[in-house]
Amino acid sequence: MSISIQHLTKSFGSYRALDDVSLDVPEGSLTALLGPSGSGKTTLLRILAGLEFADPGGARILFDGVDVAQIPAGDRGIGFVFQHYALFRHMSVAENIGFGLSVLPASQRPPRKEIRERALDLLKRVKLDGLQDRRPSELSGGQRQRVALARALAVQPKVLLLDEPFGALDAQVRKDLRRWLRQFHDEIGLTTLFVTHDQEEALELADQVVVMRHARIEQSGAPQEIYDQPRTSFVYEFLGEVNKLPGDRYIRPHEIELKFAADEGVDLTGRVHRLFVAGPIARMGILPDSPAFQEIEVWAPREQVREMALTDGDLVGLRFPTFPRLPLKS
Ligand SMILES: Nc1ncnc2c1ncn2[C@@H]1O[C@H](COP(=O)(O)OP(=O)(O)OP(=O)(O)O)[C@@H](O)[C@H]1O
Repeated sequence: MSISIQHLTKSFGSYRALDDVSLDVPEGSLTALLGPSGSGKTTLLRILAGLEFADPGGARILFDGVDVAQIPAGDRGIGFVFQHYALFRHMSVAENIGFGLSVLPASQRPPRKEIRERALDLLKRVKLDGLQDRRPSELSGGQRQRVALARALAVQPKVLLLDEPFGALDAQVRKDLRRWLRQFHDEIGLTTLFVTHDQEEALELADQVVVMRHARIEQSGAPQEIYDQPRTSFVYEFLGEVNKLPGDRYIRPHEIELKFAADEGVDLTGRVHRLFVAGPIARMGILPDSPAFQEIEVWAPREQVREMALTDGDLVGLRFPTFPRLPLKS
């Protein structure tokens, strides 16, 4: 199902949590709402789900072209997964997954046996076969989130909304689940929106990244487009480490060429400090000789750093690429 949000504003008292937000979510896409705490991501998700309502006025929310303003949450065809698993503790995994089906009105409710079969099938899909009779307390955090996802899918939603689904998990589990979710999404092709404040997660997972700030959409587009052509300094800084040079010029640590101080084409010299080489990329700060510059973060291939035999305190040269997209709006 495609989603079109038009001129959506939401206030809590005098506070504006969303300010004239418009966004198109193509059918079958995986869209990330990315932004700092308080930027309005969850509010947007809750309004789509029908758990919250936009301010009266010109706002429109269209699901496949149909205005859903008057459609209650339960009838919107939405599956929702929250950061905290919110599984029912006293129910088995299979009962949790089948819950949405078991509370349907009698006329729509499948027989018990079928509910269990559907739950088992979904468990397979989320790669948790065999765990149907466990309680949530007997699962890891990552497994619980996959159960929560299976539960959201049980009612065959047309849209999946995920609110920081991996937020409470540790870094490695998060990474694994992220890849799993991408693959899972490619298999089932369900229109999905997920909220995150982790730029790496958004860039790696999504087809479309929507950067939010102060109740508005700052920029949206494909991950590479957002990363390579940020329209504002906020987007630039939010999407990854960046150096701010004199004249409001921005440059990412990996875009700077590291050279010997006496090499040709050096724009700036400085001393290495905080050299860190545990990983494929060597990271370091350069303390520039020119007082016009602040410390500059530089990332270079580890091999190069080894060949140059660099250590803290060494004098090096930096070469900046040309700056095609600057200065930016703030
Ligand atoms: N029910 C509410 N009543 C009053 N203010 C609210 C309510 N819900 C959200 N807000 C405010 O609206 C703003 C946006 O909140 P929202 O939860 O959408 O942000 P977010 O981007 O999802 O942040 P986070 O990443 O911290 O979850 C916040 O300042 C929040 O305090």
